[in-house]
Amino acid sequence: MSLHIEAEKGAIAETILLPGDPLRAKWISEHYLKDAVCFNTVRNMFGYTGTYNGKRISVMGTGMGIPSISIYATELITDFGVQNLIRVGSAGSYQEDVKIRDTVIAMAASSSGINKTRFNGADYAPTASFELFQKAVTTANAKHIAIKAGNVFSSDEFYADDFESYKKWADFGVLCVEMEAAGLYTVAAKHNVNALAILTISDSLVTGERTTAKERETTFKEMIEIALGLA
Ligand SMILES: O=P(O)(O)O[C@H]1O[C@H](CO)[C@@H](O)[C@H]1O
Ligand SMILES: O=c1cc[nH]c(=O)[nH]1
Repeated sequence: MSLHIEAEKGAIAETILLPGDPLRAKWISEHYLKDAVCFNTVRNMFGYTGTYNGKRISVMGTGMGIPSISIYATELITDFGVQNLIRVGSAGSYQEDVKIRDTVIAMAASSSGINKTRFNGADYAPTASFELFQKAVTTANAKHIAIKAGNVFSSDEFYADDFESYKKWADFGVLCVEMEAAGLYTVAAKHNVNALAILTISDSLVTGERTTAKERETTFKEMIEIALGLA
């Protein structure tokens, strides 16, 4: 048991899927896991452990933003021995050729806030686990799922004061925006474990298209199937 996770020792698998939305965690558990058992309800941040294709795997919500995912990732690693942390999240596209429902794997994650403080104003470059990245690409290819991979922006705000500010990131090749990957990659690096963020495009800042809240909670099948293949 840790401060924010009530699970018993051993109740969480070495590999965990981490959606921001705890209801997406519940949905993934109900639709993909066999013999799933709920290990956390603290703050309604639902977490489950079951099996997928005979392999033990967990799934749990992280909440929104770097501070929230950093709390859960730290406790999962230090109190429960989790080794592979795989974010499965939604993201907003910054590029014309990154379209709604596309799957994006974050090779690196830029950020605006917490790492500047952590590294005394210098720029740390949070990067994906090469091992998980390579495995995810292999899994996607085997399942004939098209992916895009590159730099993403882990923003500290969902509603930017200046909407046009995204264009600067877009000009430098950043594929999309979400709010957690940079925090997850940094915490994983500190504790020498593996992390990867697989994202589905739910909105486009370029075209203004968006998916519904229900779709964000319950779909994104391709991203989830790649992530489950990493167990
Ligand atoms: O769909 P999730 O995983 O929550 O991810 C994205 O959605 C939230 C904003 O709506 C932020 O957490 C962002 O990173
Ligand atoms: O536009 C978006 C969509 C999902 N998540 C974000 O952080 N931004």
